[in-house]
Amino acid sequence: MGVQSPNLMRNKKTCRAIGIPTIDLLMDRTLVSQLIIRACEEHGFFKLTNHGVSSQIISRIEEESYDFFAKPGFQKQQAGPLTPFGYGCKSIGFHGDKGELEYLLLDANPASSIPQTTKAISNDPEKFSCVVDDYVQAVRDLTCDILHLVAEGLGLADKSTFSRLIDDVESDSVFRVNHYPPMDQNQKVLNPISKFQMHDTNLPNNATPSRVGFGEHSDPQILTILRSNDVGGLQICSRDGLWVSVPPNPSEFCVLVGDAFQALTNDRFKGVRHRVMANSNKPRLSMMYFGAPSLNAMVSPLPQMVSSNSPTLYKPFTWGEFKKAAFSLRLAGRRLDQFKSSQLRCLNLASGDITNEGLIEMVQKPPLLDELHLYCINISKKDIKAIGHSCPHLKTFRLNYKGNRDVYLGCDENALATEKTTPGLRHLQLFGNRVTRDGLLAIIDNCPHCNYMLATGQAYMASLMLLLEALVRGQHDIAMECDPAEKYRESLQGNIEAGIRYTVYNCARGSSSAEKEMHTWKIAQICIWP
Ligand SMILES: C=C1C[C@]23C[C@@]1(O)CC[C@H]2[C@@]12CC[C@H](O)[C@@](C)(C(=O)O1)[C@H]2[C@@H]3C(=O)O
Ligand SMILES: O=C(O)CCC(=O)C(=O)O
Ligand SMILES: [Fe+2]
Repeated sequence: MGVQSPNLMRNKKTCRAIGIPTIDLLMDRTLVSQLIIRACEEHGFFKLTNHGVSSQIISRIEEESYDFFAKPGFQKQQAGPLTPFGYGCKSIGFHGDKGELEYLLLDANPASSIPQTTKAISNDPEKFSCVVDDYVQAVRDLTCDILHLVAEGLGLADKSTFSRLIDDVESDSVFRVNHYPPMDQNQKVLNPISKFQMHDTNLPNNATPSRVGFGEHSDPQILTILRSNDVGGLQICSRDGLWVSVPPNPSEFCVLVGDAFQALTNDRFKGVRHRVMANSNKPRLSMMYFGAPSLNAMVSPLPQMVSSNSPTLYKPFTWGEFKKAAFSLRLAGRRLDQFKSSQLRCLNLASGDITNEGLIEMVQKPPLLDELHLYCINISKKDIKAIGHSCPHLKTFRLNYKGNRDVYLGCDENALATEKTTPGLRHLQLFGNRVTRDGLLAIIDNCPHCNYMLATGQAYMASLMLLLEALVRGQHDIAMECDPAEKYRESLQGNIEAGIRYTVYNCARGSSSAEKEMHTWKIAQICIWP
């Protein structure tokens, strides 16, 4: 029975110990699932021990890979160029990224037949395909187990929510074998002011990493299962931006959260940025299974990951769309940014040439909008309803006019229109409005969280006492600012005597807060303007 055993490493730059979560799959299932969730949230990375993939399956693919990379260059080139699968050397992707490695990129779709390139990879292509298939199948099963555990940990009713995506016969998963040739001793660069420390015992004491094997990036897919020989070089970027070297261990798997998982979980998990430094005098061999959905599967946030506290961060998009955009960027590109929904939270619009249709269209775009200020824009009850529907997160709504009391602005209509469509409303400001008792009561009855209301207007004052009654019933915690009316003070005083506590602000602008406070009322604050 194991426990989570963080490999404590020291980062030289900060002398801070950093723990890499290592999870033993033989531990209690509930615990494993909780540890996986925590690791995906905090690091986007963890190591797996007792993963259950047969060591025979692993050593067979490892042997085949060593055999291939030991071939002379011209023979290996016959398995290239990448179309999109095959052999690649030093060039990564199609946009000029370079690395000190050579690699094989293969289709990991369960339905794929022996590709043409396999014939150039091995003298026994059937055997090679079998060995690859066995390995891919084993790591795909492992990936599905992990994804089941994640669904359990997140409390999803359907435990195959994630695993089904990569188990799909049309899954776009990829298998890759990277070979980093050893570094010639003469190539070692001695750089005493390097920011990073390699956790590579094969390095001479005074050598610092200098040769980039695989540049910084995050993997675009859902989950990556990485296994390497005993040569280090992999580094992950911690949440505070420091590179952490991952000690190599051939009996373990490294699990990396990819961009697609970040989007599916609405950023609850973060794709881990990583890179490989190739400074060892021994060759590093690593094998990665990149679990991806089918090209037409949606990878935008699952509805279960979205709530009023965590509004959706991404527009709807398919894996195919994301892959296309991702592959059009260079390695280090911030790929998910293109799919982010607008982060705009507050919109301030004053009178202008905007039509009501234009206004509604505008407020529909930023899904996180929680504050809307409209000044001197005539809108109808219908428009307010449309705003409510378009802005589900609206918390503050200011609908202000110049205070011209001669203009009748259908204020009750407006107030009533907040009914049901803006249940999350907390602050409502209605300047220059003529809201009546009915209008105000509609708001407080239908917007249970509305605890701040700012209004001016005579009719509004007339309804003050009714409003107070509602407050007294304990429904709301409301702050109000309104025209002064001495006569209402008496009524308020009556309420104090009836045991209600309140604060009356004599809101002469500029007066000190000590002067403002006269009484304390448990439920409401009432601001009376001079
Ligand atoms: C520069 C690139 C190489 C890459 C495609 C990309 O445009 C950006 C992501 C890279 C990556 C990283 C994870 C996998 O190794 C990979 C096969 C993938 O799916 O995305 C590579 C791509 C590649 O080497 O072609
Ligand atoms: O080779 C490694 O260890 C990691 C390579 C990698 O990050 C990748 O191929 O995406
Ligand atoms: Fe990667």
